Amino acid sequence: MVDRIDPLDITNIKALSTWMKTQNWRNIAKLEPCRFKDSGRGMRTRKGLEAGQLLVQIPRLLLMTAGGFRSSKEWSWLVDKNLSCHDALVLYLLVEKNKRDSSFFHAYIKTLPEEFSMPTDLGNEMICMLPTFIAMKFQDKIKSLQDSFKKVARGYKNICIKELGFCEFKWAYYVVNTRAVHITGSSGKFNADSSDCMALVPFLDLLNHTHDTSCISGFNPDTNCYEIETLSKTPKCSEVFINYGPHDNLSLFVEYGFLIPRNPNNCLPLEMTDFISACNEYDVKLSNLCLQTISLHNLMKNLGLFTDGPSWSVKALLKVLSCDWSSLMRIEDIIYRDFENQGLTEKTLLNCILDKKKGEVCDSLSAIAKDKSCLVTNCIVSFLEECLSIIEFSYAN
Ligand SMILES: C[S@@+](CC[C@H](N)C(=O)[O-])C[C@H]1O[C@@H](n2cnc3c(N)ncnc32)[C@H](O)[C@@H]1O
Repeated sequence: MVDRIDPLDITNIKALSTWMKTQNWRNIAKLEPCRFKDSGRGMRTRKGLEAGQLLVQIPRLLLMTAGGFRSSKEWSWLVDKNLSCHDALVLYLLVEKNKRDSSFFHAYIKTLPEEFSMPTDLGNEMICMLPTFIAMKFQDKIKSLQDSFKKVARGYKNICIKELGFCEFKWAYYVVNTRAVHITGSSGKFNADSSDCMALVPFLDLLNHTHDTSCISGFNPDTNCYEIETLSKTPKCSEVFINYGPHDNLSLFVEYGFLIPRNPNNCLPLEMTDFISACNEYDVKLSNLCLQTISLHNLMKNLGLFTDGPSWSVKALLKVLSCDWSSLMRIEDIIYRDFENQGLTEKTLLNCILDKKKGEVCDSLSAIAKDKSCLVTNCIVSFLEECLSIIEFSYAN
């Protein structure tokens, strides 16, 4: 379903394409921005696309990287400041935006969204209504946003000789977080060698995500361009998607501010503490041998409920927790025992964990349903409903 794109966007995107053409860019896959009912502003193709075809080929000169600071007098000061590549790019974007139409990237900056609806903007009152596994993820992201603000604001004051407002900062942070690509693998620290490792890529960043497609992307030194090749077919006049990675909905929501309905990568994470409290509740004794085995075999990792039921680690951990450690057994005999033939204890422990998670999610749903006032809370409600169906499925599987 396609909608007309607003006139201001059309003007800005025409100006973007004119500017990019001056740097030898060509729209090789005949992509055009459109507004779609489900995914918002994205790209459609005016011709059918085959697997193996290039979607975009963006010349190096058009890539915005913090390496752009290289010719400035602040360069040596910046490389000493122990910034991350992410924060350095946020700072670079703010400095370029501040230059208005004298920035080389002015036409690009005009095409960026003016506002973002992100879960990190939720107040504490709302976060307290959420189940712990969601609240913790939001709080971690809020903390990294605030840490980043302190560092970027220091750099901004030094370069632009004025204070940076938190809202202005958040805009740039969200632009980089939701749109930047990684060019080369690096430690993530900004220094003279890694300054070009993250980039904002004009035009390419108008492509939306779906888990249903695959593509290959990266900088091609032979063409000196950042390229994306699609590995899927797209019919003429349909939306062209790329794949941002195998993200579950909680990660998509926290990092990009959106959800994919019926996302097959969905997962409800579990913690070791969920298992310990279920054991305490049912008086299951945890011997030293049992705890050592869990640690030795890394069974506290990858604990989660997926769309096809509990993860392998959850099943293995339940078996180890509920086996009789007084009679000597080989760990392989315990872990690889068929989960379907589980004993009463495993089933009891799993149901206890699921009941608790279900209770947390249901309490949160009824508290939030009273305040379905904005896009973010609507997304949270959809996400919680998906969590409920994952939990229900796990009871049976
Ligand atoms: C790289 S940008 C893609 C273009 C963006 N939609 C725009 O208007 O500029 C990434 C952002 O697009 C949105 N997005 C991407 N894929 C989406 C999808 N399948 N459904 C809804 N929103 C999506 C999210 O807001 C995400 O943070």
